[in-house]
Amino acid sequence: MTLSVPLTREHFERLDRDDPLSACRARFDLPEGEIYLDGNSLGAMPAHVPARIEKVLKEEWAHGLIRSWNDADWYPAPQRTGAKIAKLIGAQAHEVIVADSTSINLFKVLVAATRMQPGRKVILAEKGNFPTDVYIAAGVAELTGCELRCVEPDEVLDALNDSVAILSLTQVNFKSGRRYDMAAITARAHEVGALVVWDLCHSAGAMPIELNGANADFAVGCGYKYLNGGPGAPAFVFVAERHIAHVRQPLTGWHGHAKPFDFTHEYAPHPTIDRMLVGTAPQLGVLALEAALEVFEGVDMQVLRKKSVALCDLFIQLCDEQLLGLGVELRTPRDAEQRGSQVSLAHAEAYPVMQALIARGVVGDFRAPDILRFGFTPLYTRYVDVWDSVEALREILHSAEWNRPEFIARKSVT
Ligand SMILES: Cc1ncc(COP(=O)(O)O)c(C=O)c1O
Ligand SMILES: Nc1c(O)cccc1C(=O)C[C@H](N)C(=O)O
Repeated sequence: MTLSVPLTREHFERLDRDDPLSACRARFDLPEGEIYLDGNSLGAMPAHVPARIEKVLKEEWAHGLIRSWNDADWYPAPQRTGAKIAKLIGAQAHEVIVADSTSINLFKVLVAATRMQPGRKVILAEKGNFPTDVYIAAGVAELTGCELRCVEPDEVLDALNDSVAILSLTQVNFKSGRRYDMAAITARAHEVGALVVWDLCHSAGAMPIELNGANADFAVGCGYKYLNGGPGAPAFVFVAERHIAHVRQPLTGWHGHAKPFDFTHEYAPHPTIDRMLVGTAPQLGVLALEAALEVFEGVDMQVLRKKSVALCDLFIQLCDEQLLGLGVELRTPRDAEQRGSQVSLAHAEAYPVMQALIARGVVGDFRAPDILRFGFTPLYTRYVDVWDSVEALREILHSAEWNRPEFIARKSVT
């Protein structure tokens, strides 16, 4: 019989010394003395972004003025940035473009996909998804005369049949961290003639994704989580090459027009992925996101995933060892194949516990009603952060440090 040896902090220090990604942390401007485990809600700031944005503001905007749309290459930034994201999600450069928010892109692709499925009247979606996905699908169903059918994640495969026009899923669930098998589900959906829309908000930049490898139809995702584009960064949209010419998205703004600067009266969609655009891009946001993506240069996404799995596995192992009998329950799958890059724990007093953790400089987040959520971002999370955060959590639970009025009063909105 082999006995597992309890882990020590030295073990984690050694892992950091041997970590092939350890140098990437210096690419970010992170507060000293804090452990940031919330990059799945708002990614950390890449250190070089302020200088880029300062140049955009002080040179390109202030002095280049209107000329900068051309001279500073502002105009093609959504396509350029989309091409950079394409590399991270297993797509071709011309299949991805940056535009709008995830919610709006979801609306555009859901309507477009529904229009490609005449005669089918069901939008199949999942219970427990991030609310905007369900709200938008409900809005699209109402608008297109479809029925929105929401099933439990385990029931998705069984619910697929030849009445389903669209299957709309989020690859990694925001609360549980549970991950779907994109290739298997897409294949099954295609067998019954359904199209699939994947929301990659909690997976893009956190793991290798193979959209074309999975034969995916459409995908959307946000720029401000693992892509580190900053608060409210613009989102991205993917349309498989085979669908681009057939996509009729409903928000027919001038930037999606074949010839926007001809200023014609009739709308004609652009022949390329540009047809997914609506109006003028939020240029500062696009340029910040484009710059932020440089932190992925030279990063092998398989190596990144290996570290993500190790961080999550170790966090779970430490929770098992250190938090026994302290009222904590694991809500993320133990099997790495079935999860993203986060670990969620349930605790009856999750809100004040998270406030107490944040007061100690361990920043994760709370998700109602009882989830403590910890996001692991392999480019800047260190192995010792795993040790130190579980240690802080153990002390807080053991001493009931969370049971103070300042932690119990609900103040934050996030
Ligand atoms: C799965 C998922 N979809 C969409 C969003 C957000 O969309 P938006 O950027 O439009 O607010 C989030 C998080 O905010 C999310 O977790
Ligand atoms: N988009 C957010 C926002 O505007 C404010 C606060 C948080 C967010 C988030 O991204 C939440 C996130 N999608 C989540 O998984 O909970």
